[in-house]
Amino acid sequence: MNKFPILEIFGPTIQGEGMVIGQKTMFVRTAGCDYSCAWCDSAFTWDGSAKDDIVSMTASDIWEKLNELAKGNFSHVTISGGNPALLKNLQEFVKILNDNQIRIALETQGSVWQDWFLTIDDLTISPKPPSSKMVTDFQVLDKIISRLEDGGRKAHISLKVVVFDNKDYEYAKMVARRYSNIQMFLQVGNDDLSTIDDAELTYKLLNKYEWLTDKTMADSELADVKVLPQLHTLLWGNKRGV
Ligand SMILES: C[S@@+](CC[C@H](N)C(=O)[O-])C[C@H]1O[C@@H](n2cnc3c(N)ncnc32)[C@H](O)[C@@H]1O
Ligand SMILES: Nc1nc2[nH]cc(C(=O)O)c2c(=O)[nH]1
Ligand code: SF4
Ligand SMILES: [Mg+2]
Repeated sequence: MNKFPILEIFGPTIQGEGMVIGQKTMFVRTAGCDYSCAWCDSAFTWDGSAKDDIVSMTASDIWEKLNELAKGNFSHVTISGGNPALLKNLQEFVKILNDNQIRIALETQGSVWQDWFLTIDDLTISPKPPSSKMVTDFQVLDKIISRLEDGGRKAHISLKVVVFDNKDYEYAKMVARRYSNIQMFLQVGNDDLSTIDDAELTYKLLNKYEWLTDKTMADSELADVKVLPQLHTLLWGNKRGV
């Protein structure tokens, strides 16, 4: 059986972002990413700082661990990273969840395709705006979106762009125009990843949420979009494993 590099398995918690925000879910976080976003809130998955915490697990090891944590108390699992789409054979884990009637969400940036995307219930693709210092390969992203559309998955996918500043906002608009028939989310960026002052962080993030909301509501070119904060950050700050 194939083994996967796993950094965290936790939950139940709420899905704090995007298309299934508020959903009770378990999290499986894989190690490794093909990007290195300037503001990545999960940089420990790829910057080497948590390399000793990476555990090599088979699909059934992961399933066992989820049940050890919360057997009977979950119906939804979110796979995030890092970039889980780097793992071709993750299909094996997806199949176990499918076979056990567990719904699956996936967080990925849209840089790599996998055939198992076609069986994900809530697939979030999060292309990266200029503040990340990453450059989107739109040829790759076009292909991923059209494969999902051709596979009849439109109701199961969404785009989510993190916005830190006006340039990111313009990028988000360009993405919304390019993929105008896909559900679109704008997400508040967290630029203070090290503070342990949760009250101050919440205050700052709510102010940014207000800025982003005001801007979007006044903009007729973004007539159909959802604007959200990271709910888990409002509740628990920068804490890991929640
Ligand atoms: C840590 S990433 C892992 C999945 C995948 N690599 C991706 O970026 O989509 C999960 C989500 O967190 C978002 N994210 C990362 N750092 C963030 C930050 N500082 N503020 C807000 N959202 C952030 C990403 O854009 C992505 O939508
Ligand atoms: N509660 C909670 N919701 C989340 N939504 C996306 C997350 C991620 O890191 O991918 C995340 C996370 O780390 N925690
Ligand atoms: S793509 Fe996702 S995990 Fe990778 S560096 Fe960017 S935010 Fe972090
Ligand atoms: Mg996170």
